[in-house]
Amino acid sequence: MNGVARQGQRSGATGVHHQRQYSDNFFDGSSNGRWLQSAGLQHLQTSGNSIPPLQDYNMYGGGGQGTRMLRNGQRSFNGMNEYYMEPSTPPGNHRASSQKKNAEDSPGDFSPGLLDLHSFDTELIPEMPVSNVYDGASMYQPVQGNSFDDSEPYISGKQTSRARVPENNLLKSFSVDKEKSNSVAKIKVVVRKRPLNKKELAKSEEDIIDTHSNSLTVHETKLKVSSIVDLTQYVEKHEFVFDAVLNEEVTNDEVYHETVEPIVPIIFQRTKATCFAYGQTVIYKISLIVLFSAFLGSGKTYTMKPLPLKASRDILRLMYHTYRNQGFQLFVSFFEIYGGKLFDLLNDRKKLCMREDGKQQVCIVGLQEYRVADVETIKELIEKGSSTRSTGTTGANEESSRSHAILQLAIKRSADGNESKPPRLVGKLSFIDLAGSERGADTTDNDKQTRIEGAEINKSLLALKECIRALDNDQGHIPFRGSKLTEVLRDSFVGNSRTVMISCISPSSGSCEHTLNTLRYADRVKSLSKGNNPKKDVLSSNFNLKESTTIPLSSVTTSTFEDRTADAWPEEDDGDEFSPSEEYCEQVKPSWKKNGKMEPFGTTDNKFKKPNSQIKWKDIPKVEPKVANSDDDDLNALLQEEEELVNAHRKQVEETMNIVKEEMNLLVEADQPGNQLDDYITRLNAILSQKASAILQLQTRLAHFQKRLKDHNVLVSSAGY
Ligand SMILES: Nc1ncnc2c1ncn2[C@@H]1O[C@H](COP(=O)(O)OP(=O)(O)OP(=O)(O)O)[C@@H](O)[C@H]1O
Repeated sequence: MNGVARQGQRSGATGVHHQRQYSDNFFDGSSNGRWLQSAGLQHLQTSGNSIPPLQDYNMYGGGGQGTRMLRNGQRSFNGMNEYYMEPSTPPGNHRASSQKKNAEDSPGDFSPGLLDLHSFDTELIPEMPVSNVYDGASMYQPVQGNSFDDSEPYISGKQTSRARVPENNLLKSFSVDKEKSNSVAKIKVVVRKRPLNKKELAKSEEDIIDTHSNSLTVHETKLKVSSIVDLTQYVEKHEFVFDAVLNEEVTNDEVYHETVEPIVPIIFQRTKATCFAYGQTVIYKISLIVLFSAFLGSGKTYTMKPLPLKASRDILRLMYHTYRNQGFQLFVSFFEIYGGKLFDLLNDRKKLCMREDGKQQVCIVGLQEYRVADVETIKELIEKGSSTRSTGTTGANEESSRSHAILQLAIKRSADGNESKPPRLVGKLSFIDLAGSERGADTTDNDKQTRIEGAEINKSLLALKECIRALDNDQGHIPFRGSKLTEVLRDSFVGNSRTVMISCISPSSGSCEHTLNTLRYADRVKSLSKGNNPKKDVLSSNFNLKESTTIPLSSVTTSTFEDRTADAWPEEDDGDEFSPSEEYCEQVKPSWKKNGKMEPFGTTDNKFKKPNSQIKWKDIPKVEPKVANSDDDDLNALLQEEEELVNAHRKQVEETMNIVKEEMNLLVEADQPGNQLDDYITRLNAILSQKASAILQLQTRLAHFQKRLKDHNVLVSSAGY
């Protein structure tokens, strides 16, 4: 499936790239473009809840903004005439019960409020006949009217003969071997290369990426300046190895099969999984007259868009087949993080706030969560959220690539299978369409707002990387506070979790720098994780990362669902399930931690120890002044000053040595997973200021001494003034 179908050759000796054409380029057209299809939502009948009030959290109650949608023409279940799609109401919504009865009478009356990620919901949902479950066949048609015609992919009419993923692949494999699903790697890094599109081909841009099964090579063309008039082109090769590399022929079905499908079954076994796409975004530049796209997107949205639907389809299949009558319920929420703030994409982009309760559970106050029973409804919700995302701020399409969009599919179940009790979170699958990576790099833009956004994106991408690395290293401390994004995803980083990162790259020579940045980010996430070779960027193609990541990890729960249901539901879902042994923690501790806590960076008063420098007075070349026309007092004063200067110099050397030690400690810490970027920056700033101030002091003293020598007509043989 990873064979590259292309014509033409690359000359290895000279490094000259020949123009290549895709002779068999294929894409399945499923879900062309963004998550931005017309919303066109049909309204569904809502049902309310009967939930005990919880006044403390009823901050946003009574807003009357709740989305109530009524969709006609659906089947009847248990006396209900329609399917319903309802926001999970907050505890504290007193009107919930009456709303349930009078749902049709007061369509706009639903109050958003607190959504605890382990929220309560007492709705009963009818058993869904299997025949009604969406079959996935009609959803992924190409969308007409893509905003950017020029970015259409180059598509040949020919389809590959590669086998499609069988419709019931997941169900079959899951029924046959549940344990297999527990061998899903804790972190999986997959790269997807998109095809060159028409615009890139028209500009004669080349495909500079060769893919293999789990590795790829980027051929970067560089210029060597041989002489003033002679610029020689050469090609630098960058090789990377990941868990899987998906080339331009790979369909969205296959992407799903490789990434999310394996983790769907374990969501039912109390796993929190996160899937995110990372890569270059489209960048717009303004020329004198037109706004044009200088770089095209790498395919994040194209890749991410179909995944939640495909996952929902499989989740519902499991709910209605394997776990039939076991009381599982599926909930959807969709929100975005823009400029460090949260907005509900399923509730008119209402601003949300995040809270941590006493048990350190993250609550997104006001977020609406919809209980869903069919894929069609989920599709509508996604479309609604996507259109809200893209038009929510300035209406510019571009805005969407500056925000992180998070779509969550939560599986809940009532305690003891009794649906009259509030359901508790069992597992969760979060899909994140990350802001474009080079939005973060664009911090040199003139626009202050863009720079602020860029800094925020940088912060969240760094924090995300650190959390994933800490996660894979079984690090006790997960630095989720590093950014809003990671804070929100906190419960996805504790306990039994899985992460799939899909790095999307453009094949085009014009995007080479961005592509390398994306791959280095992915490589950093992957290569520093547990059990992997810490070598980065250029890896031996013999080194197969896949082997190291498909081994079941000790943290993977081995008990089956039946095992779990035999237990009473514990009060807490998170954190307590995975606790590495003390012995293990000791082993993975960096050595400086084992030997005790690193000393805090102190003040200059107490941090410098007694001089133990090997530098002796006689080692320092002593300046022999040639004195002329000066009396003894002047001479003594000068000698005194000289001594003071040399002493100050010695002290400064000693301080420098201590500072260097501090710096080395800081660097060691910075390389550890879980380091706090803020702390690193603060301490580095303090160190640099201290060095700068010490140098300045010495320079001032030296200048003063030089002036004194000059004033006294003292000639110093080695002085260069
Ligand atoms: N694997 C692929 N096969 C075919 N076409 C693709 C593929 N990946 C992306 N495309 C096309 O490339 C264009 C850019 O993709 P997409 O919008 O997903 O990029 P993006 O990274 O999400 O950009 P942005 O951050 O600006 O939203 C779209 O027209 C999309 O249809």
